[in-house]
Formats: sequence, structure tokens, C-alpha cells
Amino acid sequence: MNMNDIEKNGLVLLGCGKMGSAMLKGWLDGGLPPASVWVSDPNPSDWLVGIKGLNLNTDLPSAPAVVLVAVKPQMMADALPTLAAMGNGETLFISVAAGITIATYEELLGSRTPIVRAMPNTPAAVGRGITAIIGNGLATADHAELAEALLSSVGQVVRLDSEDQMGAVTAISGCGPAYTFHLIEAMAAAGTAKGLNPDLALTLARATVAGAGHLAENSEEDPSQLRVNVTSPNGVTQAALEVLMSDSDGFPPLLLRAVEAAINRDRELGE
Ligand SMILES: NC(=O)c1ccc[n+]([C@@H]2O[C@H](COP(=O)([O-])OP(=O)(O)OC[C@H]3O[C@@H](n4cnc5c(N)ncnc54)[C@H](O)[C@@H]3O)[C@@H](O)[C@H]2O)c1
Ligand code: PRO
Repeated sequence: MNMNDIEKNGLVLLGCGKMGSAMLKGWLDGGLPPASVWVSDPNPSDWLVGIKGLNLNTDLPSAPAVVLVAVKPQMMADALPTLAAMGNGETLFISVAAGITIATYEELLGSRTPIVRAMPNTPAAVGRGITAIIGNGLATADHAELAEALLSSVGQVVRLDSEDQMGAVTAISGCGPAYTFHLIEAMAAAGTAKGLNPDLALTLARATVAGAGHLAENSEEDPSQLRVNVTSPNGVTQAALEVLMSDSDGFPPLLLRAVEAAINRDRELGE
């Protein structure tokens, strides 16, 4: 199964806010015709309303290739039963919601429903996302391929061995863009605090994070060597890294605490 099946039988997107829009933008930019997509969202954005040919809040096809669920975890119990008639059939359900387990989808949609739980991230909007996926017992190799085809059109896809990994995945790559944007904000604020014009500080911070990310992704050297390459012995970077890399109050223990908080919240949302 591939994107042709989606083009032919349709994709229903339930919920099209920040994450749904990021993926939809990536799919449309990648050539998926708007006429193959049905979006159901009670508060569509101006961007959605403006997409010519898109099926927005109209009757849904009875057996689309894929239903992609992108409503908030808290809305799931209200939103999903409206699509229960598509459960227990050939339609593949893919959910990107944090926390909600495959067992919950099976309860809401029927235990014979093929389901893939996925965790994407918002760089999907520019084709640079990464999505982790895991299917239920009903999701065949064909279904997994279909999910992978859809999600790889907006970035990389990795397959998980176990649903138990999803909390940590969410905390790293699902939420990670927010940590990175905050790093840009914090670098810009520090530059401003040290006398730079705020616009200049933001330009420096944004380009540095983007350039370093690109280098980390494209270099044959691993991130620790790339860090060493910036760090002259007893130089300026070393002075900064002695603060940032402190085992007691540096970046590693702080990030670990943040990731643990995210994993705990992910677990709570699934309860
Ligand atoms: N934003 C991210 O970076 C991100 C990353 C990975 C996963 N997710 C997951 O994606 C899901 C959506 O998150 P978001 O950030 O896009 O939230 P959002 O609030 O921006 O979007 C949710 C959308 O669902 C719509 N909605 C509400 N009730 C509905 C209903 N009954 N039927 C159809 N649509 C309905 C809302 O109008 C809204 O547009 C969440 O489950 C979240 O865990 C988000
Ligand atoms: N955004 C969602 C949240 O904050 C899930 C991962 C990224 O809950």
C-alpha cells in the first residue's frame, strides 16, 4: 500500500490544528491532491478554509484508506465515536495523540480495527519531521507500509518495538522542537542581556541553532566530536561548557528532569 491508495480511497483528518496542519501542509506540498483529503474540524483555520478542492466539514467517505486522528487527547472520547462506523474494517486508523494507548482506540473503535499509534513533530510542515510508529495486532505489514508512506512524505519514520517506548519518544522528538525553540529564545535573551540589539541577538541565535542542526545531521562526525571541534582548549567555548555541562546543575540533569516531567504527563493523559 502506498500514497496511491490514499489518493484513490481518501484520507480523513480528524482535527486539524497545529499538528494536523503541519502534516497536511507537508502532504499537499508533496503532491497529495486536496480532493483526496476530508478534514473534520469544528474550528477550521483561515488557511484550511482557503485550500481549494479540500473536503472541509462535508460528508465523509464510508471506507477511506486512512483516518488520521489529530485531536487533543482530552477530546478523544468525544471525537472518536463519530467515526466508529469506520472501525473493524479495512480503514487504517493512525493517531498522533500523546498518551492515548492502542487499547483505548480498540475500545472506542472496535477490537478488529487496524490501528497505528504515531508520534510526529511539527517540522513535518517543512518536510523535516520525524515520526515514530507502532501498530496493533490487526495492523498488517501493508498497513505499516501505508502509515510509513504517508508519514515519510513529511520527514523520517522510525518503527518502535514496543508501545512502552512511546512516552520517551514523545518526550524527546514530539516535544523536542519546543525545547529547541526555547534554546533559541534563551540564547537570544542572553545576547540581549549582554548588550546586543534584540533583532541581532535573535538572528544570531536562530541561524546558529539551524546551522548546527544541519551540520549535526549531515556531518560524518558525531555531535560530541562536533562540539569538540568548536572548543579550543582553555578557550572561550570551554568556559561556557564548564557551566552547561555540569553534572550537578548543567544542561544534562536539567533536560533529564524535563523529559521525566513530559513522560509523567504523557502517562497521565493516557489514564
Ligand atoms: N503540536 C505538536 O507539536 C504535536 C506533536 C505530536 C503530537 N501532537 C498531538 O496532536 C494532537 C493535536 O495537537 P495540536 O497541537 O494540533 O492541538 P490543536 O488544539 O492545535 O488542534 C486540535 C484540533 O482539533 C479540533 N477539534 C476539537 N474537537 C474536535 C472534534 N470533536 N472533531 C474534530 N476536530 C476537533 C480543534 O478545533 C483543533 O483545531 C494532540 O493529540 C497532540 O498530542 C501534537
Ligand atoms: N505536543 C503535544 C503536547 O504537548 C504532544 C507532543 C508535542 O502534549
